[in-house]
Amino acid sequence: MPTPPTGSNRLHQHLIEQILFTLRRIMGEGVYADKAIEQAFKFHPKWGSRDRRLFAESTYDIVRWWRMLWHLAALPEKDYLKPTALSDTALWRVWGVYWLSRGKALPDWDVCRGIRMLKNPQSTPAIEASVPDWLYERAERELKKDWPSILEALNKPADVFLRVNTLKYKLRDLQIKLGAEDCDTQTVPDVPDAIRLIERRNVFTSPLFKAGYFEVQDAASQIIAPFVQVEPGMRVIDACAGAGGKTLHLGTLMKNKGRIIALDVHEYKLKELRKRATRNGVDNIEERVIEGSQTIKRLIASADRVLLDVPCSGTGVLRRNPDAKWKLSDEEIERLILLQAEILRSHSRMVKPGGKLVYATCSILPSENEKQIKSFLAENGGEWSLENQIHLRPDKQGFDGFYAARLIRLAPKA
Ligand SMILES: C[S@@+](CC[C@H](N)C(=O)[O-])C[C@H]1O[C@@H](n2cnc3c(N)ncnc32)[C@H](O)[C@@H]1O
Repeated sequence: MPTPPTGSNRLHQHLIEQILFTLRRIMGEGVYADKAIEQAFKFHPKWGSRDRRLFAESTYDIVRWWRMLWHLAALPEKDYLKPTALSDTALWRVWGVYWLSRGKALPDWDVCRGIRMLKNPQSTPAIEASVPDWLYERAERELKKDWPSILEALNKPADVFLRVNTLKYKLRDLQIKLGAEDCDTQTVPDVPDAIRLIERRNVFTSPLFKAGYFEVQDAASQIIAPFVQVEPGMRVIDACAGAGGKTLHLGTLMKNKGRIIALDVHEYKLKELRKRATRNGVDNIEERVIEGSQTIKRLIASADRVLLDVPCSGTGVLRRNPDAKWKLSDEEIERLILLQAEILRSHSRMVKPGGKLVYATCSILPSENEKQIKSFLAENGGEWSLENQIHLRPDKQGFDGFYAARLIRLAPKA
């Protein structure tokens, strides 16, 4: 069930109308939830912190619990993902039952008249956990007895973690400076550069962020770069670098010594990486757009370490991106599995003999994780050996769900 609200006694109809408008953009037009919320904030610069918090919390919570709320509002089950079913009346009913489910009384506005929650709702486990049937069935098939507790954890809002940029600052000093900005934090056992915010807040406006002293990065994601075992002076390829969350961390661990080649098929992501690298003071990264197989061929057997942070279902980060479960499909996961296998086959060739490859996903599904590595080793067993693999689970560590495997490319026998 949705989490209790933080401080909200007087409701303004205008604010709730903006929540409904944003829900229609997310659930009906496919806009990413974080983007839609950011755009609403830009459009309403006068909202105070209480309104912003109520707006963001309610929007995320309603998206997370969408299917269950739709059901409790007694709307037709088959329509819960149909954009054309998002009438004003349906949206008010969804919001109304959300509000009631939090133990709140509905305001006496005309639009709320007659809204009530279904009594004794006939339901299914997928409806109760607010996930699509296909995802429930797939995850149950793949994860078996582990699925219920993973699912429960995936339905809770995620904590905010920062990674201190150790090139510029010390973790303890950052905690003190943030504390002076009224932002209390705690350290995270076994994740040395991470701190957790005690209360969620927007840290992107902090001068400390603008000065490059920290990045916002989940603790599970912070475990991946150290797992690559880089050292200063190495030649490293981050082959699915995106906007560089892990590239920046690799550069920091390498103390700016050696070289990182950051590859991606999307130039706009690498441009964002460049901006972030400048802010972070990481200056050993070279970005290259993958324009075809030639880009990879030129780098064959050239790297001490290759990181493949492959495109995946993102089922490990549903706490953070609850809208993803409504946009994903079984077919899309099958397409991603083929792409991951292809990336493994092709991009692994960039590792030198004796070098190491890390394959990582933010998925909880074995078909994207250990099964991919198993088939890769079955095809290339003589050339590679599995050194270690880790599963990070939202229900175990309390971080996002991540998987990583580290393989060694064996030197050819003389
Ligand atoms: C999980 S995201 C990477 C996230 C990034 N490493 C980070 O830490 O912020 C996967 C990335 O793979 C990229 N990608 C998709 N197809 C690819 C391919 N064939 N080769 C390399 N990268 C690819 C996507 O554009 C996306 O940026």
